[in-house]
Amino acid sequence: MLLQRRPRAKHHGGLWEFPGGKVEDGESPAAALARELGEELGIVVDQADLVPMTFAVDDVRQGGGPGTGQRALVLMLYLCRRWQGIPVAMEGVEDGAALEWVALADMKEWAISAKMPPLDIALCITFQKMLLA
Ligand SMILES: Nc1nc2c([nH]c(=O)n2[C@@H]2O[C@H](COP(=O)(O)OP(=O)(O)OP(=O)(O)O)[C@@H](O)[C@H]2O)c(=O)[nH]1
Repeated sequence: MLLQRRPRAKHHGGLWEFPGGKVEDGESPAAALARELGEELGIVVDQADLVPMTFAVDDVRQGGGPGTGQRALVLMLYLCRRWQGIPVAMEGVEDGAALEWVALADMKEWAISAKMPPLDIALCITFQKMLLA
């Protein structure tokens, strides 16, 4: 599994997450992921090679609720086993961004000991359970 460390200056700065990002208006989730992987890792991914795995939801975000403009956050995890190019951190390297390959068997320990945002921890644990159960 490839994890990336967020630049220090960003929300959740310095924490390790799955590469990806927000879906833009008019975009499908798979198209958004393929675009983000190009921008963040410099690789070319065919949407047909993105397989949906699981998701994690934060529906009680701090300060959220009706009238606050805060919406629920859903993180979708896709498996990608084929791409063109070699992943490198393309953005925010001067501010601490980095990449690390982690073995599936080590993901749970990584989620607990390394610093990850809450939904990425949930994705790690669920995904490892799905594949190793
Ligand atoms: N990966 C992750 N992101 C989370 C969690 N909770 C949460 O509020 N977020 C926020 O959700 C957003 C994820 O989108 P992103 O990766 O495209 O964010 P970004 O700051 O790089 O934005 P940008 O690429 O639009 O500049 C970030 O603002 C991030 O801080 C979480 O548990 N995991």
